[in-house]
Amino acid sequence: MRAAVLGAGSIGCVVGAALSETAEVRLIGRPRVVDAVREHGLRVTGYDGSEHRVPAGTLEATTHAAAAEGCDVLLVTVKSGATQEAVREVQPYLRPDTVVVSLQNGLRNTDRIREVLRAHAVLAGMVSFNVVQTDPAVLHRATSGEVMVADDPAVADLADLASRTWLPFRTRTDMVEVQYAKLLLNLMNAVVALADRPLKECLGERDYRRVLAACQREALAVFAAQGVRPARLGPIPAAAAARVLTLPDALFTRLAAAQLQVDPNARSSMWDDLQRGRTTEIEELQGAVVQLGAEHGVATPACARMVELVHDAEDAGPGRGAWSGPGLLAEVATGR
Ligand SMILES: NC(=O)C1=CN([C@@H]2O[C@H](COP(=O)(O)OP(=O)(O)OC[C@H]3O[C@@H](n4cnc5c(N)ncnc54)[C@H](OP(=O)(O)O)[C@@H]3O)[C@@H](O)[C@H]2O)C=CC1
Ligand SMILES: CC(C)(CO)C(=O)C(=O)O
Repeated sequence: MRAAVLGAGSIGCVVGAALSETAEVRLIGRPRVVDAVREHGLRVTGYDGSEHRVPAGTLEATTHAAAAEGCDVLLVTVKSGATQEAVREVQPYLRPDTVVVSLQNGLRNTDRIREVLRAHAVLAGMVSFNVVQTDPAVLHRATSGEVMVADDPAVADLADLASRTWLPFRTRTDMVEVQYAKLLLNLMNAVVALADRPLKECLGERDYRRVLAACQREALAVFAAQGVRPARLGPIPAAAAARVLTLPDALFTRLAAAQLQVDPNARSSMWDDLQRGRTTEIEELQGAVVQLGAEHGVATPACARMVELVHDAEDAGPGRGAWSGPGLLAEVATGR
């Protein structure tokens, strides 16, 4: 199998590195990463002490969209805002039967891809672990988690090849519900980004968790109005998570350990974006909750305030201030 990875960044490099064990992989990305991969190969470390190396030359890394030519599968791993431009660039090189899989966060990327690649099979995937790019070609999986893809004959070969690597893909028949459940988790991205602190520290402070819980409660109300029941991704059901988040620190930490392993390096992809002065995916996360809330007549003040604060942080650029837990909680005004 020949797989092209569109967006050689944190997720693209980790998934590409694993898949290169059983498939021919072509990474399409920017010069900063492409040059480093060509020179050094890839190194992927893990929260569990694991280390996987891909020697230079094992996989092709290029800035050229033409590398998508003849690929069986295209994995889309650019940030949401870059999706349509990126797929337009590779479109002329795709075979009609190339299957496209989005491994991005948010609810709207498969539709965005379909708008451009009308004739292709476009399927949803989901990555539930956090990746920190410690160097352009050195990636660290900083939390536990897995890759999920739609249970579809079009990606059966891909899932089979991935299952023989150190990063198996789990197939799911309920990818829509999985994406909604992931959105609930991703509401933490903005908290980490605004706090400018590691995920573990934010999860360890009840006020940051209360901010997340307020956003999750709104999202759950919106999803219910829409008739979607988020999938269960771990031992704690999605609907119970918001309650668990507001427990005292010691109790929460004990329960959370069963759900997720988080090392001190873990942050969020939105934190990466703010650090690098890039536009974030906030409109895909709290922004999507606000938009759906407006459609269904469900109030979403906490999510709306988080959207404003993240946009303020984007405008302020690197060097902006960091939000404390009590400060952020006062902003979203949950009072709980
Ligand atoms: N990072 C994480 O831990 C996780 C991320 N995700 C999701 O995965 C998706 C990817 O995130 P992540 O890996 O962090 O993103 P990154 O920004 O690390 O990687 C994307 C890369 O693609 C590049 N790129 C953008 N447009 C093009 C293009 N047209 N051609 C070639 N390269 C391009 C970007 O360059 P440039 O920025 O210079 O444009 C960037 O280097 C997002 O939706 C994110 O939410 C999901 C789970 C965890
Ligand atoms: C941290 C994680 C895994 C969940 O919020 C994520 O999806 C991200 O960083 O974008």
